[in-house]
Amino acid sequence: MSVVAIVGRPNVGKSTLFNRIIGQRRAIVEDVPGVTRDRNYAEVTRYSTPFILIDTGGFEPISEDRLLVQMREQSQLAVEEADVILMVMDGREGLTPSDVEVVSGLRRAGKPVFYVINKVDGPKQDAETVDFYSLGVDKVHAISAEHGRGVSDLMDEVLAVLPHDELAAEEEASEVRLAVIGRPNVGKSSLVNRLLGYERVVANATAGTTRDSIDSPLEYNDQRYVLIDTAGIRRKGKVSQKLEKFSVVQALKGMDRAHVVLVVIDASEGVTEQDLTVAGYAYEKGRAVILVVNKWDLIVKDHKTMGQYTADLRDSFKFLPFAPVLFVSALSGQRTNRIMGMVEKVAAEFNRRIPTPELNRVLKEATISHAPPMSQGKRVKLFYITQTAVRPPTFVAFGNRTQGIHFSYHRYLVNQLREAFGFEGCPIRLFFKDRE
Ligand SMILES: Nc1nc2c(ncn2[C@@H]2O[C@H](COP(=O)(O)OP(=O)(O)OP(=O)(O)O)[C@@H](O)[C@H]2O)c(=O)[nH]1
Ligand SMILES: Nc1nc2c(ncn2[C@@H]2O[C@H](COP(=O)(O)OP(=O)(O)OP(=O)(O)O)[C@@H](O)[C@H]2O)c(=O)[nH]1
Repeated sequence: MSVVAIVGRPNVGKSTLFNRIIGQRRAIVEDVPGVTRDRNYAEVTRYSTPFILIDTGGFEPISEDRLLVQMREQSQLAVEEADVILMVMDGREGLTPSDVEVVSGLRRAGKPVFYVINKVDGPKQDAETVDFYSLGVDKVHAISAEHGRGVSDLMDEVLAVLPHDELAAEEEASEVRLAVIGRPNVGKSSLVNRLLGYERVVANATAGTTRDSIDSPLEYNDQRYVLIDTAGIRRKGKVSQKLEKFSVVQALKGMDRAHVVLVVIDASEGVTEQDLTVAGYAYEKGRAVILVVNKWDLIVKDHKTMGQYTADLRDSFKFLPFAPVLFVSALSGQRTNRIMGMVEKVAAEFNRRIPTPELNRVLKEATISHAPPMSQGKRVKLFYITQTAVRPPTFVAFGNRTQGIHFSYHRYLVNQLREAFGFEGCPIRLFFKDRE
């Protein structure tokens, strides 16, 4: 995410502009690299491009020459950390020597700088900005942070120069990676062939040999997917103990590159220790998971079988209560056409961002209906919550004495988030942080 920094002398209206840009509500960003605690920062999500806004203000009242030193440091930091700089000056006071000094420093930065003249509250004050052209800059922006005048025009121009996050854009445009994992012989290759719609030619391996996982591109509803098939253990003949182990390593490697993981289980064999191991790994890695029970055709069933099987599965995979379950037969093709639809849905959830106000509403309701625990005689307080990441959805709740929150309350809050927002197939990460 790009960073926009507000710099300028004390009292020019930096905080006012900061609040004006972020709107009423204020999302605290956690652990922004290089952003120190003493500066105010917020994630701004209400414009077309989200960005991080830093208010570099808050100097102690000090002598003029100390101030100049601080301002140099401040703008230096802004230059290093920010992608775009808003240099705020005071239209009422006019241009000051320290403004001139800072501007000359910023000019050498080679980053977009907007020269903002604040406190130009009405057309009458517009004349005051003329003075600032002596800085030799191409353009100055006259605004009133307090009244909002000129701010949206300024923001339009700021957004236009914000470098769009190349990595994020690429990731966004690029494919969803789907790993198909499971023990040897559960039917991974057969499933992959079903999903691809054709028989992929598998290199003819001899007993005991392995190959790397195979990536196959696939398109579904205009979205590109890559199927990572971790099959690769010879399937003819006996599968030795050693090969079983190796298949775990293969599965782990495949999952490392995946967004969504299909954990394939052989219906006729049930859940094994190894299935739990690989699924547990997928969970720890924060991957989205779908449980696929294959070879469903081999099961003699009545109307209760699927329900019973699901219950047993839930019991085994206690840590994956959010994972959808599909019963399929790669052999006959029964219900295999539902797999990609489910993958699409889960991948969307995996990438979903919840606006902070909605999260705060859920947190508020949750803490009202079930208060946080006491910690050393005092009630733990939770004030606000924000989503800090996707893939997997990750949240940080800010409060007091949060170290007093234990597993059960943590789980309660995760469940409340899940109830409110779904996140089917996705693990939810929730962290607590004490507000300073
Ligand atoms: N008339 C007018 N006053 C403003 C405007 N913006 C801010 N102010 C006032 O200017 C004073 C300083 O505003 P702040 O936003 O606290 O200034 P700051 O640059 O963040 O100050 P520091 O935190 O000391 O760096 C406050 O009294 C504001 O009400 C504006 O657009 N017009
Ligand atoms: N009855 C039945 N047999 C299946 C089904 N899916 C796969 N099989 C059979 O199970 C065997 C193993 O299938 P594969 O697709 O090769 O399994 P795999 O998981 O890729 O195996 P490895 O490559 O050893 O990891 C083959 O004989 C398949 O024909 C199914 O849905 N029903």
